[in-house]
Amino acid sequence: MRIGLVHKCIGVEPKLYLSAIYLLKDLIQKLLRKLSPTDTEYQAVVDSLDKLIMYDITLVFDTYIRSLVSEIETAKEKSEHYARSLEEKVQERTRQLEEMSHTDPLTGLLNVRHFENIITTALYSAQRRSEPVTLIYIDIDDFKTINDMYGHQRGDEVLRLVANAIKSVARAEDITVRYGGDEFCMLLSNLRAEQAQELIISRLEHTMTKTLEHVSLSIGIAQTGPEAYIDAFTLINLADKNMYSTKASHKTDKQEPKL
Ligand SMILES: Nc1nc2c(ncn2[C@@H]2O[C@H](COP(=O)(O)OP(=O)(O)OP(=O)(O)O)[C@@H](O)[C@H]2O)c(=O)[nH]1
Repeated sequence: MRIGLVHKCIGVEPKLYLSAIYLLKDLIQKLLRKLSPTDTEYQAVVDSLDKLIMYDITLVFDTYIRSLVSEIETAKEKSEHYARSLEEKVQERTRQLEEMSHTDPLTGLLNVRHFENIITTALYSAQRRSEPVTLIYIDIDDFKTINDMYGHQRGDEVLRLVANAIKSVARAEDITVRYGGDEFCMLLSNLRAEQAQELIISRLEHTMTKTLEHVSLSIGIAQTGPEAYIDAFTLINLADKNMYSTKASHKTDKQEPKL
C-alpha cells in the first residue's frame, strides 16, 4: 500500500497518483474481463477492486493532508518564533536607545537634558512625602590646565574617574549627572545637607585622594524641604553659587594640578 507521506516526500503530486491508479484499475478491469468466465463473477471482482482502490486513495490522501497540515504548523511555529524574537530585539534596542538618550556617553552618568526633565518630578515627590532633598554641585578645579598640560585624552580619563568616584559614593536612589564639561550634580533624596556632607561629600573627597590625589574639586551644597520647598532652577543655582564660594577659597591657595 502506498503511503501519502512517501508520495509527498518523493514529490508525487496527488493528480499524478490518481491518474496512475485509475490507469492501473483500467488495466486490471480489462484483464479481468478476459479471465472471468461469467458477468456475475467479473462484476463481483470489479466491485472488490473498486473498494480496494477507494481504500488506497483514502489512505494516501489522509496521510498526504496530515503531512501538509504538520508542515503548515511547523512553518507557523517558526514564523511566530521569529516574530517573538524580532519583537524582543526591537524592545531591547528601544531600551538601549532610550538609555543612550538619557546618558552622557563619556561618563555613563545621566546627561543634563534628562536631569532637567526629571528633577522637578523628584522634588514634587519629595514634597508629597515631606522629605528633604539635597543637591550637590561639583566642579573640577583648573580642569582646563589639566587638558592643556596632559592632553584632552587624559582630561577625558580624569572626567571618567571623577564620575566613577561620584557613582561609588551615591546611594541607589540618588541621581548622578554630568551637568556640563567638568561639572557634575548629585540629587540626594531624603537627605539633609549636614547628612550629605557626612555621608557623601567626605566619602567622595576620600575616594578622590585615593584615585586622583592632586585633582581638587569645588563642591557646593543646597537643601530644599522638608519645611519649605524651592523650585529646581533655584535649587541648582543655589548649589552652583555655593560651589563658586568654595572655588574662590581654593583660588587663594592655588597649586597646579599634578596627575
Ligand atoms: N577633556 C575634555 N575636556 C572638556 C570636555 N568638556 C569640556 N572640556 C574642557 O573643560 C574645560 C573647562 O574649563 P573652565 O570652565 O575654564 O574650568 P576650569 O579650567 O576648571 O577652571 P575653574 O572652573 O575656574 O577651576 C574647558 O577647557 C573645556 O574645553 C570633555 O568632554 N573632555
